[in-house]
Amino acid sequence: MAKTIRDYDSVVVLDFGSQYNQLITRRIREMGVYSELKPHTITAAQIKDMNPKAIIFSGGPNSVNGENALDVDPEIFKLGIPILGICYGMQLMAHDLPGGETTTADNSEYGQAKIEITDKKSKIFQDLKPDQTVLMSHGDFVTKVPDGFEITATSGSCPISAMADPERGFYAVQFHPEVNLTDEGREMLRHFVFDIAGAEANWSMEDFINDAIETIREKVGDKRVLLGLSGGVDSSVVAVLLHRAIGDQLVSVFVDHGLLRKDEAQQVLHSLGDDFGLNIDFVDAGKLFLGKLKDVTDPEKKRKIIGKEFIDTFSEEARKFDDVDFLAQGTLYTDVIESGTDTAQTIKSHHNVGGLPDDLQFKLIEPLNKLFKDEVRELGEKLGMPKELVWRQPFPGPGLAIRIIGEVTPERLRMVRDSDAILRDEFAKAGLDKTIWQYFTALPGIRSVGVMGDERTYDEAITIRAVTSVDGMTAEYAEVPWEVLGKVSKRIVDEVAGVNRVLYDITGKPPATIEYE
Ligand SMILES: Nc1ncnc2c1ncn2[C@@H]1O[C@H](COP(=O)(O)OP(=O)(O)OP(=O)(O)O)[C@@H](O)[C@H]1O
Ligand SMILES: O=c1[nH]c(=O)c2[nH+]cn([C@@H]3O[C@H](COP(=O)(O)O)[C@@H](O)[C@H]3O)c2[nH]1
Ligand SMILES: NC(=O)CC[C@H](N)C(=O)O
Ligand SMILES: [Mg+2]
Repeated sequence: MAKTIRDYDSVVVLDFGSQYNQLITRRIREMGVYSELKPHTITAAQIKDMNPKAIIFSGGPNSVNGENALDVDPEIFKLGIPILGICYGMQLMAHDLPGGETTTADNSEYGQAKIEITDKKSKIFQDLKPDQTVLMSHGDFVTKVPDGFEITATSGSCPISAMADPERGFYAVQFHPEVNLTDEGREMLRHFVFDIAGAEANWSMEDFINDAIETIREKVGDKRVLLGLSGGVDSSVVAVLLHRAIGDQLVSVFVDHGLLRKDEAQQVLHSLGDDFGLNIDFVDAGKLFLGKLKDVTDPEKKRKIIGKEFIDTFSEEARKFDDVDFLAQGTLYTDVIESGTDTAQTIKSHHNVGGLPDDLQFKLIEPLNKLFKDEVRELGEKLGMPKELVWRQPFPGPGLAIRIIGEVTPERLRMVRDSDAILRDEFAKAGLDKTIWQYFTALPGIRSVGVMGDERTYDEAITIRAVTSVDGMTAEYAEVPWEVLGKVSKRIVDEVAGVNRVLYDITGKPPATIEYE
């Protein structure tokens, strides 16, 4: 039997819709303590049944005083289990517990801020610096602590920056300890999990592998599983997991949708097929996808069309067998949260999540859908996969289509594809492929005037995008030496017909996203 949350010391995180909520669970898993995200509608009885050591309330976009406030079962406060409220979670504690109050202030506070720890003996802050730099991101404030609570940290703009009632094991912080922008946030979470909740670190990535394999076996039985295999990190890791779990019942399908990078199809078939020994079913569907994308310019429409075409292609392949009940994908948590959930807004519909048709014929197997990219890489290494594969830069399922603003035409595809090949070549020569997380070119759809060989041109621009990141949730633009950028720019204009200008994109995520659509 696959193990469950009950078999480990665990922390249950309740989801109030923050983009960072799963980041809280992974910070805790990093400490060797199992953690899962659960809907805020979970009942106290259900939580009791999971027997967690602690509960965390996440942040969220709503106001506890607003019409769309998200609530919790009040019985949760009576379980005798320590609770940490973060941002919305703290405001909710003040709102729900007697004596407390949360108010909407005149000014919101977004960004890093300095706070002062006023209760240095508070277990959550023990041994930490008295002045902390933290990430604040809120419009509501706790204005009265509930009965039994003390203020434990303060700042000019947020007098109740943290509060605690150690007797009941209730702790709350207005800032976000889970993000890297809070200097000693990890330490605070460690104190909560180990010193306050008394958890033991008895979970590891090996447990994840064993549990995933067991779960897959139990779910699949003797049926076949069709895996969408792209040659990327995520689906390759899923391929190895599935192969370990069900051997030959795995059917791997690689779709060339005509939106791949230069030479990508051959490289994938070679590295995963010939070198890695996977049996790959190759489908050349370029004409079909490009036909459906004709005249389409809206980013979300493009994504939905591509998502549906992928599924249609998989269904067609499944017909070659009579017992394919399952579709496996390398979906990560990032894909899930950005596609929107009951509580989180849709930023973009990832083809493999928000792009799926409503009447999907397959049951899904997505063993990585709670993990972040860097965790998947760790998993790939634990599974003994080659470093070149595990550390490949991500490439989105909708491919070059979401790097072309406006219509996808063969001509415009050629421009992004050829310029991207030049960029990759020059970055590799300069050794930047080892340090930059993801880089590519895009066609922003701007035409501008140029002069080439004394002739006026009115051609397309290409932008270069290069970012550093850990998990794709946030990113910073990479500082690429001018010399390399200059070389790339010159080669693109010289070698890619129809392009007369090259731009370098210097925005982070947020406020931009990594891809263009
Ligand atoms: N060309 C393709 N053929 C078949 N399946 C695909 C293809 N592109 C994407 N998929 C499916 O969609 C999933 C999500 O794509 P995504 O790009 O996020 O993951 P990946 O390609 O496996 O890894 P990476 O993020 O490293 O590119 C993949 O894991 C895979 O299951
Ligand atoms: O499989 C995918 N299907 C998609 O629809 C998709 N959109 C973005 N990405 C990749 O996800 C990471 C975050 O991208 P964004 O900052 O653009 O949202 C980046 O690494 C992107 O390349 C996708 N991957
Ligand atoms: N990040 C948060 O959890 C914000 C909570 C609440 N929506 C506020 O603005 O104060
Ligand atoms: Mg990919």
